[in-house]
Amino acid sequence: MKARFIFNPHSGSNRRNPHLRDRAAAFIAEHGWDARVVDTERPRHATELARRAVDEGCTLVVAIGGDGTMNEVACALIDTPVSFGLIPCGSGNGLGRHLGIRDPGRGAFRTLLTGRPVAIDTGMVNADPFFCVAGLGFEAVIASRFATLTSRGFSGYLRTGVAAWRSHRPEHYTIHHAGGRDEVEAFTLAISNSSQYGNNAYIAPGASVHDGRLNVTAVPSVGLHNAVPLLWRLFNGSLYRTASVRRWEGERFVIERARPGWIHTDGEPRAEISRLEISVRPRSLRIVVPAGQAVT
Ligand SMILES: Nc1ncnc2c1ncn2[C@@H]1O[C@H](COP(=O)(O)OP(=O)(O)OP(=O)(O)O)[C@@H](O)[C@H]1O
Repeated sequence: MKARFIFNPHSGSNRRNPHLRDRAAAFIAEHGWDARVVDTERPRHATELARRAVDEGCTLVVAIGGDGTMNEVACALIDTPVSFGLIPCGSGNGLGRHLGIRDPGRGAFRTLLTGRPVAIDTGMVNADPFFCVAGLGFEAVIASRFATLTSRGFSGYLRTGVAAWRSHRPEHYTIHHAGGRDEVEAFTLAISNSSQYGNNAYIAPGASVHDGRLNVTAVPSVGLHNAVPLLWRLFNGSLYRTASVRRWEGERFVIERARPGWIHTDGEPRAEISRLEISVRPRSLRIVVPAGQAVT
């Protein structure tokens, strides 16, 4: 097997405990693969490293990191025959959790040996691909603040979320979809390929990563009166039972807002824009999932 492992020393707890780099090297030696581990040195470097691996004839490129690293590596593998492997060890790990690749230890490495490739969809926001969730509003503000933290993990999301919640106000959006146009006030607006943000927070319960469709979810104003029930439903996978939460499903959307603002793709902040053209590239990424795992 000719492979490349791309390790992000900045993801999740890798900074404090970079043992997964050594574990990957030991795995390569144990199985006699023609492979090596390379570290990312800066944001977006993983895409360059993955492109190089493809050019050099690797048939498998593995991301060791969170959803941001996953996104950067996967961007280089869209519409190629190269398989994508994931050792999820970030702060949220939304795609890994959706696909049943949970354990950054033995389980995820075993999947590289015994798993099967599944072709999943790529979502596009203008020119930026995403595989898990993209979004606007509160979640994009969190992504922009979280990107500046040196200490990461779930507690980092929690602290950032509580601080941003106090000052964030719902925004007005126009959503163009196949059935027409809707105007919404949303606290946060998510465009999902997979079902969750990460940490089992299900923003689009029931979403499928290979149905050629995306889910847009608008969460209304979140205040003291409804924050707890909304959070409970988010983590319980029943958000769509909240009457005030609106959703659309389809292949194409255009989302407009009055002023440019942050967006995020897979938890990473991107350019501040006011018009988003959203589309999907069906079954464009081959990702290795556990052999017995049913993939929705
Ligand atoms: N050497 C580096 N130094 C600083 N940042 C880096 C480096 N290499 C990559 N990055 C950036 O680290 C960021 C975070 O990575 P990643 O998303 O994998 O971890 P996470 O945010 O902890 O997890 P999750 O996305 O699952 O919440 C990405 O924006 C990536 O571009």
